[in-house]
Amino acid sequence: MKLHISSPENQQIQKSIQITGSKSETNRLLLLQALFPSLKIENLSNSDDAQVMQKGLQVTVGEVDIHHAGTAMRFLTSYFACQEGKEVLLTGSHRMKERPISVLVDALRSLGAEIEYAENEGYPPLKISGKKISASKVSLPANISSQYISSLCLVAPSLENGLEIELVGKITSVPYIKMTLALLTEVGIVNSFEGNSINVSSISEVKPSTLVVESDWSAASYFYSVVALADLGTEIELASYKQNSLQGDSVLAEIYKKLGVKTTFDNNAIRLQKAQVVEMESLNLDLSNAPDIAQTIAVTCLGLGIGCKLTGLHTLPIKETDRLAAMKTELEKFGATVEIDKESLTLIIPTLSNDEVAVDTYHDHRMAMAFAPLAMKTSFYVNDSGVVSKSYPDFWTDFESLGFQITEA
Ligand SMILES: O=C(O)C1=C[C@@H](OP(=O)(O)O)[C@@H](O)[C@H](O)C1
Ligand SMILES: C=C(OP(=O)(O)O)C(=O)O
Repeated sequence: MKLHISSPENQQIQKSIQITGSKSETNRLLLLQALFPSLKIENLSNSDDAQVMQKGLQVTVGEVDIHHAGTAMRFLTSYFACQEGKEVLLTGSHRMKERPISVLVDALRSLGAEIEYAENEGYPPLKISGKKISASKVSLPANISSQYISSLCLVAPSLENGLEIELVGKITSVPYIKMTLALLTEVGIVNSFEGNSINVSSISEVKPSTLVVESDWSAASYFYSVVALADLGTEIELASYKQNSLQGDSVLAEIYKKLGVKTTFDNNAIRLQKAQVVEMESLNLDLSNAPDIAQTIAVTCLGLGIGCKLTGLHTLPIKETDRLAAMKTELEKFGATVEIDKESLTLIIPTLSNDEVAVDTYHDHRMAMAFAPLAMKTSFYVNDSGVVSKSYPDFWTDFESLGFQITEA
């Protein structure tokens, strides 16, 4: 559906919103629950990605279609490879068939797994015949996607001898690996991560416990952007968040401080306040630890009329779309000048035109949600707005509750 969005009449917003659970934490915990059924999970993400994960885990034989969900694709590859007797064809959307998976398949094959490429070498769909895995040492490149590493860590406790993982090259998206290991620790699985080596011990049962998923910090980024672009006095409260988050995107609090937003932790909520007018000319950030908030930050900078140089973005070309190319095209529709290379995006001239442009979303939830806050400054159209359901199905409802005027176009 194509939407037309324009700013709230009152640009001094006051609102509280309950955000859905983190999709990253949810998909890890769902896998752990499948291995250890005594675990209970609360505040699950209501995203499409969590739903396909949940459904996929129930399949024993046949096709598992995880649509656009990168975590489900990567985590279920290891899960099915280690489940003796299960035989599946693990497939996904057209885009998923372009997202590389050979690093993980090679690692699992070296452990004795039986996985074949059903279409193109190196890419989904995968034909997986589950095997009992006894080998306990594996080595893999760590610079392409941390999801391959998290995937191995998640199944490791169910393997006969646990797993020792050697990471080769520069490790990317590190907080996501740490999140995986922290969740293992929370359920009582012994593990360590030192230098380029991860160790996860085997365990046959875990103590029954209930894990509460923290709300999604990547989803919070869109509200940080709204507050940064709103009038002084704006205040949005988001629940349920913790000061000691497992999510790397909680770095938003620090980053948006530079963009005029003050964060206060209050019980289980964060209060975002527009505290000052930003006067800097350009923002330089390395986002290799928080790639999912790059789009939000670039759009905030455009709205504030400041430049930015965002680096560490080498993983963006293999996400839901080539996010570097997509961002350049869409930011330039608003009159900005943008340069990209293999790992960075530079917003050189942050000019914002008032032409009513239509933002394309490229089957990427974050393209739609990252641009939405720009309506504080200029109204525009968003094509294929339903893409948001990948991580945040209630996004447009929550966004409208802030006073934004949204109509079907
Ligand atoms: O493990 C995870 O939950 C994720 C890891 C990151 O991917 P990469 O490690 O491929 O950068 C991130 O972009 C993705 O949205 C979720
Ligand atoms: C990259 C993302 O997801 P995934 O890789 O799990 O599809 C994302 O949500 O921004």
